[in-house]
Amino acid sequence: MSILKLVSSKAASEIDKELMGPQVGFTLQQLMELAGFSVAQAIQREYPLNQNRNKNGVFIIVGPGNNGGDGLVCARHLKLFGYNPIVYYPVRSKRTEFYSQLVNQLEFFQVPILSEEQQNKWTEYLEPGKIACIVDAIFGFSFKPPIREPFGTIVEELNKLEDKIPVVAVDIPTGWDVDNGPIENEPSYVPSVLVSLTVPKPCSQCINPKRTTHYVGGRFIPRHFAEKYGFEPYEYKGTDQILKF
Ligand SMILES: NC(=O)C1=CN([C@@H]2O[C@H](COP(=O)(O)OP(=O)(O)OC[C@H]3O[C@@H](n4cnc5c(N)ncnc54)[C@H](O)[C@@H]3O)[C@@H](O)[C@H]2O)[C@@H](O)CC1
Ligand SMILES: [K+]
Repeated sequence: MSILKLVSSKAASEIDKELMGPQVGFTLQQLMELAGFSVAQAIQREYPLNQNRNKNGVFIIVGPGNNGGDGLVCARHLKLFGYNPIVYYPVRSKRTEFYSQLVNQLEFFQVPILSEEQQNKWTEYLEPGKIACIVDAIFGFSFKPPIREPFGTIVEELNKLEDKIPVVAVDIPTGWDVDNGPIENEPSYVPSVLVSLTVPKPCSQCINPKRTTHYVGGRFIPRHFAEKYGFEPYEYKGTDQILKF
């Protein structure tokens, strides 16, 4: 248990820039690896491997930005943990070559990525007995409403699936305003798990703890840096990459 501290979407983006700026010098690849690894760890904690291997499917929906990159990394770690991840990546990023390298790694790990033909019937892969959870790695703190297609339809489907298959939201539940939460007359859904990265964003205050389990992950900042941005660092236990609120 730890006290919830928040940063705005603007501050989250400033933190990101400073960590990857010339003085600190992290690369996006380093941070994304730790972010995706922490999401995989939260999934393992919430949905431990079933002895029946057919029940260990995880369906990962990947968006075009860095939130999507976290999803690609998470898929690889889940495979190493013994899950059967399936990746749905409808709009592939051309921002950097790094994303195609992550895709190559998934192919190397024999993680299936839906082909264009398979994408047309993506909901058919969501068999409640076989899929332990869905991962929403569509949009993170750079989402600006209104949501564009195909993602609006995807979020509407997640809404319909709420009581059937749990959804794990990476950093932000897609469709929610980063600072204000669900938006009236815009598609949204309620996640079963939210994994906030580095520090929760204000929309996390809109979750109902009875419906959504909240973790923080992305354990990569020292105390003085957290304090500079106005929050205490989280008291992660041992080698854990995640902390449950
Ligand atoms: N410091 C951290 O905490 C780190 C954060 N990372 C991840 O990076 C995320 C932020 O990544 P980005 O800044 O790339 O942004 P996002 O991944 O949130 O989204 C950017 C993409 O979404 C598209 N988009 C935005 N609004 C849209 C709309 N209304 N309809 C359709 N498309 C829309 C943009 O065109 C862009 O392609 C974080 O939320 C987190 O998941 C990690 O990868 C690295 C470390
Ligand atoms: K998300």
